[in-house]
Amino acid sequence: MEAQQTFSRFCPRHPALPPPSHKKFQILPCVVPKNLGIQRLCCSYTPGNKKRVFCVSRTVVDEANKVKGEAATPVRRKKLAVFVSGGGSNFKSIHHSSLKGSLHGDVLVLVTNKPDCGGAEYARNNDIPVVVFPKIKDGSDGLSPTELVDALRSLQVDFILLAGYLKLIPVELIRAYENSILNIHPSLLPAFGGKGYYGMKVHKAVIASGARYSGPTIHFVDEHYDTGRILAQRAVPVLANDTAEELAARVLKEEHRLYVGTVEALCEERIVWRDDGVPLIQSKDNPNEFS
Ligand SMILES: Nc1nc2c(c(=O)[nH]1)N[C@@H](CN(C=O)c1ccc(C(=O)N[C@@H](CCC(=O)O)C(=O)O)cc1)CN2
Ligand SMILES: NCC(=O)N[C@@H]1O[C@H](COP(=O)([O-])[O-])[C@@H](O)[C@H]1O
Repeated sequence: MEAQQTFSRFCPRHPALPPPSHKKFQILPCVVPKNLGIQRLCCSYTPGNKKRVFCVSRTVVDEANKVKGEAATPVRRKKLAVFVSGGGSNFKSIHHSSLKGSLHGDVLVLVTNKPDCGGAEYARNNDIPVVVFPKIKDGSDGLSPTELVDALRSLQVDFILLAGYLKLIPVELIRAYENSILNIHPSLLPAFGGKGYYGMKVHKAVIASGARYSGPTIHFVDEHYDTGRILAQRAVPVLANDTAEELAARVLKEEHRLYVGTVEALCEERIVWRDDGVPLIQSKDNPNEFS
């Protein structure tokens, strides 16, 4: 009902949306999804293919408010948890963007299975609390899955970002943070993903396969390794004489750009879900453009 009321208030006469007579799109009310942190207020579909429903997010509502002379709805700053197992260069890129102000979120906690890794050291040097997960064998250190969920909830973490984390995220965390956990993988999934595909193993496999392109994939996390919904990818050339290290460096540079841009969209609530379950990123500059 709420979606209908909201929808009827904004969409049919909203100037930023294709006019109802627009041949390509017709405006349809859509159900506002639960707890995705995204307001979906207006949807449109290509006639004859009802499956492809595109929804626009609160940006359209803000435009509507502007037209009516009302202030835009301020987007709440998001609370982030980052999970690492190694050097943490993606974590550092995200943290730098948060400090710079381009990323509308704060890293509240660093979670790692390797408390001595470079990412954990950077966190301690920047006053970011470090939590060990999973428990270290025979050690007192570390949380159980339930303890980790409780800790993240008590910090009111909105999103979890995996960045070179090499352990399987348990189903307790997946259920507690549905559609709110992202991972970055250093190949163009679904190729070269799954158990055993991490770090240099991925780049060695790409080169051995003769693939001419590789690149980072950012996806939502489900119970299995690398099978969640793909949100963003960038293609990177594989050169004939590339070593795995050279390819890794080229892909990593693109990872930093892609992860920061994707998390910026996440924090600004510019992620929308197509009716067939594919997540899209809404352009910051043009609310009618999605990628
Ligand atoms: N539930 C999920 N957990 C994790 C995912 C995911 O998609 N769903 N992504 C991984 C990250 N990852 C690829 O992006 C990945 C990491 C590790 C492995 C792997 O094979 N790990 C080895 C153990 C390695 C080690 O302990 O040094 C293994 O499980 O045998 C594959 C893919 C993070 N978690
Ligand atoms: N399958 C998971 C995986 O291989 N992740 C990869 O680990 C590296 C972590 O680098 P970082 O610690 O410098 O961010 C990154 O290349 C990331 O894509």
